[in-house]
Formats: sequence, structure tokens, C-alpha cells
Amino acid sequence: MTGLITSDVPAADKRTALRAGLTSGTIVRLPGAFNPLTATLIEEVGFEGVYVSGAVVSADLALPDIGLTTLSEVTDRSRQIARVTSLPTLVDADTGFGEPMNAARTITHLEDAGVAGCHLEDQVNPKRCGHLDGKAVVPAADMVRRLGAAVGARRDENFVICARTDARGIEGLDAAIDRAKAYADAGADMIFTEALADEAEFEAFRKAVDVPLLANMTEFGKSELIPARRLQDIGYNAVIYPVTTLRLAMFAAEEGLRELAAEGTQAGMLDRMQHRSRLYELLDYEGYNAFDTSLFNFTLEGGA
Ligand SMILES: C[C@](O)(C(=O)O)[C@H](CC(=O)O)C(=O)O
Ligand SMILES: [Mg+2]
Repeated sequence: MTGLITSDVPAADKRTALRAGLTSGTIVRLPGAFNPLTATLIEEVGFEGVYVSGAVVSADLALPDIGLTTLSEVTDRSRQIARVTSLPTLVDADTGFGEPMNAARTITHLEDAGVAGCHLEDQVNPKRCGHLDGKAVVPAADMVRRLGAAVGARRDENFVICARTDARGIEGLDAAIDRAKAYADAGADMIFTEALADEAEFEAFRKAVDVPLLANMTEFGKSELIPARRLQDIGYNAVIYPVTTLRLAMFAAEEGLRELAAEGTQAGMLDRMQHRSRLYELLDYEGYNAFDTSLFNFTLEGGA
């Protein structure tokens, strides 16, 4: 029954795979999964990783992304998602949920949840969406302490700790680059360059910093939407599409609900729905049937 219920790939192997991807020269693409089922789809379509977005975990609970969610909520969702996929899962750990010691605890919880890595950002608590105005960052030295605590708490050296700087929109590009260098020196394995404006800024970052870099291609934000191939050519190592699947699903759900309310039937929209058979394929119904057969269809050898 391997591969049913959960992936049979151990967390340690997923972490190794993520690390290998980050130095492979091929960009690691991580769409956000708004639920575990979406993670199975992300894997089947052929992406290299799954992202758990703080904005999506919040929105899923009908909350704005302003630091209301707790470590327990994020960890539980991350565990549910990570266990169903053989791909590495990268988690948005916001500011680490408090002081440096909280950031340390965050790492241990996420390691135990079987995820491959997470990012911590240099915003103040309570944090804001990185693509909105009005956010603030802590002094670089505070973030270095936050990171130091996180790195020191890691028990699997392959667990990826990514440092996100939100400084571009507040202190400018040069300050963001300086922070990135300090965060790399503090032990960050990768830098998340939040809310850069255009290709030129991504290029400038790549030239200045020599650790793996992650791009955030979120829609309707401050960054130009740059294709994965172009980001790879610039030298970026990973890209997240954090809210894409939720936006697609919610758009379709709203359209369908309005039509259902207006028409009194969903008969006219069946061709815009995932078919029952496709859902069953994703859930591997057949595999579960086979499991039942092997359990109940045995013979008693040599029995009377
Ligand atoms: C990446 C992000 O932190 C997230 O929570 O997914 C968000 C994405 C978004 O709000 O579009 C962010 O960029 O702050
Ligand atoms: Mg976030």
C-alpha cells in the first residue's frame, strides 16, 4: 500500500531534492497549494515543488494576511500538504511568529511536519502582505538574530532556511541587497527578494548576491510577471506562484455560484467542472480498491 494515503518519499529525501534543485541551474518552480489535493495536482502536472503561502492559509480561513494565523495553524496545514506529495514543500513562516526563540521553535515544528524548508521575513510584527504599502522592517541586526536562532534550531542540515527581505519597498534596492548579504552571512541558504519591480532589479540582485535566490511571481502585486525561463536565465534558482491556484479556483467558484443562483441548475456548467472520474483518478480510488481486495480476498492454505 505504499504511496496510498501519504507519499512514500521520506522528508529527508525531499529536503535533499530541494537542495539539489537549488544548485542545478534549472529553476525550481513551486506553485502554492491551497489544500492537499491541489498539491497532488501540482505534482502530476510536473512542477518541482509545492509552496504553502501565508496569504493562502489566511485567506482559506477568511482572514487577511496580517499575522493573525498561528504557528499551529500554519504547521498543521503544512503537514497535511507535505505528506501527500513526493515533492519538497516550502512554507511561508512569516516573521517566525514572534521573537528569535519563537523563530527557533517554528523551525523545529516545521521540520517535524515533514516540510523541506521555510522562509522567514524581516518585517515587524504584525506583518503585512509584501506587495501592499504600509509595511515596516525590523533593523537588519534584529533579523540576523531571528535567522541565527532559526539556523541554530535546525536538526536536519538539509532543511532549507530562506531569508526574505521586504526592504526594497521601504529602504530601496541597495539596502535590500545589503540586508540579503548580511542574512546570507547569518546562515540563510537562500534569499527571497520580495516585491522587486522589474527584470533590471532581479538582475541587479543576482549580480550582487552569491547564494540561491527566490522570486515571487504573485499576481496583481508590485513585481512584473516574468516567465520562469527568463528568471532562470537571469540566474534565479526558485520561483513561487503563491496564490495562483486559489485565485483560479475562487474565480471559477464565484462564477459558478452566481450562475447556479441565477439559473437554478448547474447543468450548463458541467464542462467547466472537474469531472468525478478525474477527481477519483487524482485520489487514486483504484489503488484503494486494490488495497481492499488484498485484505479481504485471501485463501487459507492447507485449511480443512
Ligand atoms: C508570498 C506571500 O508572502 C504569501 O503569503 O504567499 C505574499 C503573496 C501575496 O500576498 O500575493 C506576499 O508576497 O506577501
Ligand atoms: Mg506571506
